Amino acid sequence: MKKNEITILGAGLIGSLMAIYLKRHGLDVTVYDKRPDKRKTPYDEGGRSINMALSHRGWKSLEQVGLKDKVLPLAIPMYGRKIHDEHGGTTFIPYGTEEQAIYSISRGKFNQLLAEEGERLGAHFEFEYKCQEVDFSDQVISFETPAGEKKLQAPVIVGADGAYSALRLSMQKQIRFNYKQEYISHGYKELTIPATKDGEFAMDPNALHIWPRGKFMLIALPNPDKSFTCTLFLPFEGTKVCFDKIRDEKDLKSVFKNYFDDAYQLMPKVAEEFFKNPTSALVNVECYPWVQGNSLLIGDASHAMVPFYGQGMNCGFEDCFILNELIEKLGTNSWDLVFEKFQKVRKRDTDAICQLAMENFVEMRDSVADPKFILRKKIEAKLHELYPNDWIPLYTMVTFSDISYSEAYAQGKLQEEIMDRVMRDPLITENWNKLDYEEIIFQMETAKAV
Ligand SMILES: NC(=O)C1=CN([C@@H]2O[C@H](COP(=O)(O)OP(=O)(O)OC[C@H]3O[C@@H](n4cnc5c(N)ncnc54)[C@H](OP(=O)(O)O)[C@@H]3O)[C@@H](O)[C@H]2O)C=CC1
Ligand SMILES: Nc1ccccc1C(=O)C[C@H](N)C(=O)O
Repeated sequence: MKKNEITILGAGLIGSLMAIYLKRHGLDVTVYDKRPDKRKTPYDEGGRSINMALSHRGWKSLEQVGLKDKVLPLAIPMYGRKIHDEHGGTTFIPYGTEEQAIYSISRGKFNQLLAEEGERLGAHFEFEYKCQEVDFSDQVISFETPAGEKKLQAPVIVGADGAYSALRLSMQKQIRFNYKQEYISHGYKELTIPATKDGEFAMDPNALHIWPRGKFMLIALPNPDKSFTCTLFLPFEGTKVCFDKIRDEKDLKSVFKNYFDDAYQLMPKVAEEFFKNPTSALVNVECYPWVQGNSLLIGDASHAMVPFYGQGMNCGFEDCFILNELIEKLGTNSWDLVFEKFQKVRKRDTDAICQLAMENFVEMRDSVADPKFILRKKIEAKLHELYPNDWIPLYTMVTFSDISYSEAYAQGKLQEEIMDRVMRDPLITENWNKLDYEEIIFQMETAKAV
């Protein structure tokens, strides 16, 4: 078996970027995907897209493979959250410093760009190859193809075949494989705010728009064609406002007029889209080990997270970055060693970001509407400005740095406790400018030392 022959399952964002990295090592790379080749058989994403937010970890990997400049024109910077209240008022909450932004990008063209770059470097892409299972005793993959079942021996397999990974399913049948899957109570629906009649953005394009309504929310992210992709997150059932209770246009109008009226005015096709597009579920998947012989899971296949931190893709790109580092260090002769090291260093970080993604849902749909939350963000920004190395807000650590997710999580929890104490002062709204910031940093240092 030739160890320089790598088989990647899944030509999504992560599989395609991994193909680019591996080609840069001169390896023989073939990527198999169950979808048809979009260039030959155009298809839409079926009304289930959520725009992604490209941030530091994603850019870092793209820059390393020389793609940053090609991706930039597809991406729109969002410098903060624009919060829409129930009366049509808005508040802007910056994500970080004035220049720091996350970048809205939609999956289709971006994915195509990565796959084409992989091809240009010499990776082979085979479409309409659906992996059915992998037999680890002789590393044989069974595919379903339009021409019938095909079997292929693959010395090294990287499974980037997404949240419902077939490679992972085959691993689940092995002994001592841990697996945890959780569907949250909410689902989502894709909707659109089109460009205005004059061909302009209907709202500020440089913000991520949120209509936080406690148990549910609507969000909107800008696109280069001056539309916004909106995502409505509602419980499936059991609450006053839920998908189950929106049965016809009258129900829909009542929900939108009551809770999202300013957005509703900008959505001429909301009813058509709502009843045409599917209601999709949101799942968190954690598993271990990610390695079976010479096969490895990466991206959503190993850690599918809910979308609320906008880190799924960034985390998957960072998987590729770290795997590449290990290949550079350990070479391409012992894949089992590279894979083993990878899962050991990476697992705690992906667990941390899966957890943070869950927690960010509450922040987005509820906390952002609270003036105390906005004040808290201001105080943390001030602390960061005064003591840039001693206090880094959690959002900044996750989004604008490469501090490991697990370290960010631990540090974030310490900071949260201290901020809870600061915010307990009943006069904080009046007094926040006079806070003893040095004392807060001292408390932080003490907490860290314990
Ligand atoms: N915004 C969005 O709507 C979406 C965003 N993402 C983002 O991308 C990030 C990482 O994605 P990634 O890990 O690349 O996963 P993806 O789901 O993006 O990509 C996996 C690819 O593998 C294909 N695939 C699935 N099963 C098989 C199989 N049995 N055999 C061959 N191919 C298969 C999928 O097709 P198919 O898609 O048809 O199953 C898809 O093309 C996510 O964390 C998320 O942030 C991912 C999905 C949707
Ligand atoms: N892309 C997304 C898709 C769905 C839900 C959230 C996002 C975000 O990016 C949220 C952003 N990081 C925030 O915290 O405001």
